[in-house]
Amino acid sequence: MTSTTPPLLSVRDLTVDFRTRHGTVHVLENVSFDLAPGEIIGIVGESGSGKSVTAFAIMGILDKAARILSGDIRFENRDVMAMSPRARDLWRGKEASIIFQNPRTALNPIRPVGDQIADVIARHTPAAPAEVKARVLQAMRQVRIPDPEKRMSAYPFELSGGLCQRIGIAAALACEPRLLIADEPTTGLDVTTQAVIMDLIRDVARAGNLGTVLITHDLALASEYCDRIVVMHAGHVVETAPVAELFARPRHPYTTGLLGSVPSLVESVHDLRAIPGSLPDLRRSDLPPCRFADRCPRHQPGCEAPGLRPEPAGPNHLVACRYPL
Ligand SMILES: Nc1ncnc2c1ncn2[C@@H]1O[C@H](COP(=O)(O)OP(=O)(O)OP(=O)(O)O)[C@@H](O)[C@H]1O
Repeated sequence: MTSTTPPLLSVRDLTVDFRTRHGTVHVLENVSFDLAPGEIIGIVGESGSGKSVTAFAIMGILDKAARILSGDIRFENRDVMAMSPRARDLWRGKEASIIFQNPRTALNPIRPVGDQIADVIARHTPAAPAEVKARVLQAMRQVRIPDPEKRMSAYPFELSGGLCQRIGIAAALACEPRLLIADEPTTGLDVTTQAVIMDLIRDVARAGNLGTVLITHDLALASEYCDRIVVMHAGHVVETAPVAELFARPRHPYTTGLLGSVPSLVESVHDLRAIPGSLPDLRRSDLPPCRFADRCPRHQPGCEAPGLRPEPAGPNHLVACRYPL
């Protein structure tokens, strides 16, 4: 879509809803983006904008209530959604991995952490126990876990949140995937540990030429660690651009709203502005074509979401707005 390198991952027109007791929730509509090999992109947006659902749809781990109504997900030009459940299961972990938010709950509380990494390795490559152990230790060293021989027999409750997240990253990287999705990987960690974990993810992604999707509501964090940003609002991708371009020339009114609401990105606290209103109720059957319309300072009668269009200002800059800035 935006790059001359063939994409590692390509998501096109992904539309997902959930059937609930309270009606159908129209969560994603025509979500599209690409990820190049070795590229780190950030998917940002408010809570409820559909970031995690996008990640789970790619990985094939959506809740049973979800229905993929349309869309195409390709990994190295292979149709991921057409894979058999068994093939998809093998793809997950070996070629594509996910790191979940809240590391402690993502791990099995009653199994030593080394065994949990070993399980991932053994699921994908039959190997003698001694070889599996050597690979577990190597994975733990890769994520800089001190004294891995001792720590591999620890249970999650015996480790700090930061160490638990390193175990989650080690398990995700154990089979050397080419795609890594990190879903709010620093939730619940203190600020210093957050930075250490983010540095680690960036370092392993760069060293392994991993295509990486960082899911976060934190635009400042995304700007520090990502090459490109995909901005989501209420299940739509509203803008995508390389970080410097997005910050220098945001075009969608929602992106400018986000940029103006982050304390570290504005010049003084007096410039801080909350985005008015809230996300629309995604159960509405009459959702407007532009789901930002009710909150948008530039909204005009007859204003419709035109879908993502290239911006003349930058070749990799796409925006879905009839009246961009
Ligand atoms: N199992 C489910 N059943 C019904 N609705 C769901 C389900 N899972 C997610 N949703 C809805 O999908 C929408 C998007 O959720 P999602 O978790 O992807 O948001 P998000 O952008 O990742 O937010 P957060 O940062 O809070 O995780 C929300 O409105 C949420 O309520």
